[in-house]
Amino acid sequence: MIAWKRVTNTLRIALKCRINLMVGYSTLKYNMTTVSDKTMGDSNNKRHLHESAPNSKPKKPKLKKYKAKKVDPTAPLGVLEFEIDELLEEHKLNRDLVQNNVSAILNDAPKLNGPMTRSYHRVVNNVRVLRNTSNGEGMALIENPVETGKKQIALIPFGLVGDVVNINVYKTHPYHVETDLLDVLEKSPIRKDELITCKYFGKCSGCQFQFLTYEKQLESKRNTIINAYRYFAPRLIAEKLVQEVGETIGSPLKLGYRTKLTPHFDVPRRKPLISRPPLGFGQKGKQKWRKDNLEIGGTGSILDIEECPIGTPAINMGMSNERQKFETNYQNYKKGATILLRENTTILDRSKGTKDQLLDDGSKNDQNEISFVETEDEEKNTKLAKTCVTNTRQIVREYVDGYTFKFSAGEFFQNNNSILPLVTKYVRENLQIPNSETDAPNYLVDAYCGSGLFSICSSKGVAKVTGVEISADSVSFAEANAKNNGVKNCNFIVGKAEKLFESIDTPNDRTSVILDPPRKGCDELFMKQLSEYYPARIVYISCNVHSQARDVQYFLKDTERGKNYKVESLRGFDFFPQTHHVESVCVISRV
Ligand SMILES: C[S@@+](CC[C@H](N)C(=O)[O-])C[C@H]1O[C@@H](n2cnc3c(N)ncnc32)[C@H](O)[C@@H]1O
Repeated sequence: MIAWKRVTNTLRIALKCRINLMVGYSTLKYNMTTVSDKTMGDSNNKRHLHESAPNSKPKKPKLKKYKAKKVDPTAPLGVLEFEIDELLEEHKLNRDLVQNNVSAILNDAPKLNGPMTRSYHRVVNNVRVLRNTSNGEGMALIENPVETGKKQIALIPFGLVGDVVNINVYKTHPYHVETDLLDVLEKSPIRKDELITCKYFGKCSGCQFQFLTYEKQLESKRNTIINAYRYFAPRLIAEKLVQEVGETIGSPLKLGYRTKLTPHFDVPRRKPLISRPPLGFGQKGKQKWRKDNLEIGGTGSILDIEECPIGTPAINMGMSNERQKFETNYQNYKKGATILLRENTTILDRSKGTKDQLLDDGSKNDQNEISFVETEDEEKNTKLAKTCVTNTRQIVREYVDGYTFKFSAGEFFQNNNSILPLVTKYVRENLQIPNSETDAPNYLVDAYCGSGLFSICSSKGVAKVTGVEISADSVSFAEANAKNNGVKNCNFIVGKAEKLFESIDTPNDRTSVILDPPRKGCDELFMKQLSEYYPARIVYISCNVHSQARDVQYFLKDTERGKNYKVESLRGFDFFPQTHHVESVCVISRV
């Protein structure tokens, strides 16, 4: 027994020496394949020596392979590929010249702090930001640290085109590296740090644009739309079928507009909670550039957030109440969770006390009273009370264009009430079929109708509206909303959008269609059937302009009747000020 122990100890020492030697060798040589093969081989052999029978041959070590995840090209990582290619073209480089040896890092030993990892993951100073991605991150070219003559593409959160910065590279992908912004040495002419209103900005993953003037924010969103059509609808651009992208329409409220927030917290597995975990939003890397907020919100992956300036006052009240509650009940949680904060609006009778009119449940303060904020709708001379709902099943109310909408707090509804009257008016006007014969009725189809927002707001002046929606719950609300608002010409179908074409009976020449799909966009089957139906006009609203551009190109170029249509107008609406997100509205009409 003692003898065997001695043998294993000798082997262990010998092995340790060899690993050290290999590490030294790899640091000096910088030959990534060789280095990773050998270092990995040794660490694996160590395992074999213990596990294998004395006479069996050591197995050939298995190298870890980088497995690229399949991404939807219209999702942020897919869009990044286009942005990388464009940057390379501008700088006369090709993909080979910016490729990182990811497998060398994967097979580095020791895993987290091996020589290869240390070479790649380092601080780089004096980096000029060359452009911004549609996600708002800066893009720069830096030297490859292990292969002379090669470069790397660095993504720099909170870096602005024209900034000169210091960064820390902490994650490597085949064609880009992720970094943290450490210092801004030279400011971009568009950087206006004095505009930052939030103490968490620069750490929180929610906002990217607080240091831009609002004009610049809108301009940046217009560029995102222009680029999205260049990337995903190149044939439309080449044939000049998309002529111009209009100015982005701003949000009346630039802060305090978000009617829904979802702070969350994590609970470590199998460890009792000894203190309250941070409750808030995800931290974007580990920034150091804002020296005044380094400690604020903590350093974990979730920031502890007390207040969010883009949330409405009622939502922030709810956040404060729920945080207080969490202070005393966090130990009841075995797993992490998300807290829903959704604004609820009550129209008040001025002759009665506000508290007596709050019919629905809402987030309560430490006196066990529902917190509320009173506001005035000056246009309609109405007094409103805003409360915050936390139960996903509770019914909440919003007022848009003089209509009341009820829906389950956990279901989809647009998150910026202040911009909705502008959007619904724009949609309504663009659905109008021109040159209508005086008495001929017009019709409307609302695909992906949710709880009936666009159907109801566009129902005046048309004979019939047909809405289709996959969520049966939302359809029940759409029906109830139409009824409660005295709208009699709407009917709603539960099912996938294409189900519409089974039952549609309105004359296509007199029918306009609203499309407002989820981020992934419409599918080809739906687009084909839409083209066969051949409506007079289409207004396509989207929170992902990249999938919208793809769908619009498919519709115009690849469906049978697509050639009979043109893009009449295209522009963004700023549903989400201070963030990189943009809502895009594309109006398609017959040629
Ligand atoms: C972006 S929301 C728009 C809702 C509505 N237009 C509004 O503004 O409130 C997209 C809606 O499409 C619905 N949806 C998702 N996939 C669908 C499908 N294949 N067919 C029909 N509706 C779908 C979702 O349930 C969601 O309500």
